[in-house]
Amino acid sequence: MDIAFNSSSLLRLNKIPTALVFPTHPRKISVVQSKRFVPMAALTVSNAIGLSETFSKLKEQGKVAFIPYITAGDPDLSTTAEALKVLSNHGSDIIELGVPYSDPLADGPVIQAAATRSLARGTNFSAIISMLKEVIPELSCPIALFSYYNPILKRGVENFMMTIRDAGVHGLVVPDVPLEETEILRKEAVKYNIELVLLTTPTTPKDRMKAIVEASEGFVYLVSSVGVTGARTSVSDRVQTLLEEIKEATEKPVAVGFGISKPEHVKQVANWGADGIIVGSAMVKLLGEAQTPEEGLKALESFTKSLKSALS
Ligand SMILES: O=P(O)(O)OC[C@@H](O)[C@@H](O)c1c[nH]c2ccccc12
Repeated sequence: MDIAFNSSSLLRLNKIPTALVFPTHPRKISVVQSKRFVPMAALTVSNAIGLSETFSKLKEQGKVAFIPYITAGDPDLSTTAEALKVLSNHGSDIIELGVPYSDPLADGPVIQAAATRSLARGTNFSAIISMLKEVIPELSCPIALFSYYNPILKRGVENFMMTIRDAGVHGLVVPDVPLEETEILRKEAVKYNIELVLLTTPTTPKDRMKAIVEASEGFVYLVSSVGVTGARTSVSDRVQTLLEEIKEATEKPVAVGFGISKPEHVKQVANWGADGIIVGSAMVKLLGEAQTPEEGLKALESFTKSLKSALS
């Protein structure tokens, strides 16, 4: 049995030698060294820091976070594992990994099609978790899992949080839960050291936006435009005003997503003062449209490099 903790939860438990808490290399660790532990097979440790810590570090360096999104299991889970490594190795600061769902109401055609392909291949939550347990020790950036609420409810909120925490996941984005109903999610997320990211949109009234940013953990997700996910020709310049309004209300980092698909967009949104840039559909399309997984991974690598260099 594999058990995974991120470093901070290990610290909280305070039962593991420091050398194991701050590993220099990704690895599986046998727990038999620790007398206080009943010997278990292996402990998977994430080398990455959490979402808010990632933003603080970048802020000190005057940098904007690059946050790609991909759908798990498209074209298959072993390609997803490789894609996570490619994204991590080429400068991603956080990776948003989507759990495919049959009724993805906030997604446009590209991500919907990816979810459909993934589910048709038989991707399920347990397989995603097993894949993550293998790959997270090899990543240098944190994973924020993206899931609609239904798959979480199906598992039970607490069980879901415990499972993703054990796999080394640091954050969670749930797009379809209104603020009033996030209470249970937030409570369990805190318990398991998962940063629950909340979203605000151009149509969110100001008071509500304030309540959302207050409750959001890790960062605030500013949805750049109304509608569904998907590449757009330009990013609405309303984003600049929205960023200003959010920044008046909070010190928390703000990342912008929806429709960002080109180096010019990335530059533009960074110049407007965003702390992070999220790119989904454009990434998903490269993996989904490639003739082979290898080609998809190559395309993902060069696209990541081009977006990343727009931020430097
Ligand atoms: O695909 P886009 O337009 O680049 O948007 C980001 C995005 O994919 C990711 O954050 C996301 C995927 N599905 C969502 C549903 C709602 C909000 C956000 C998302």
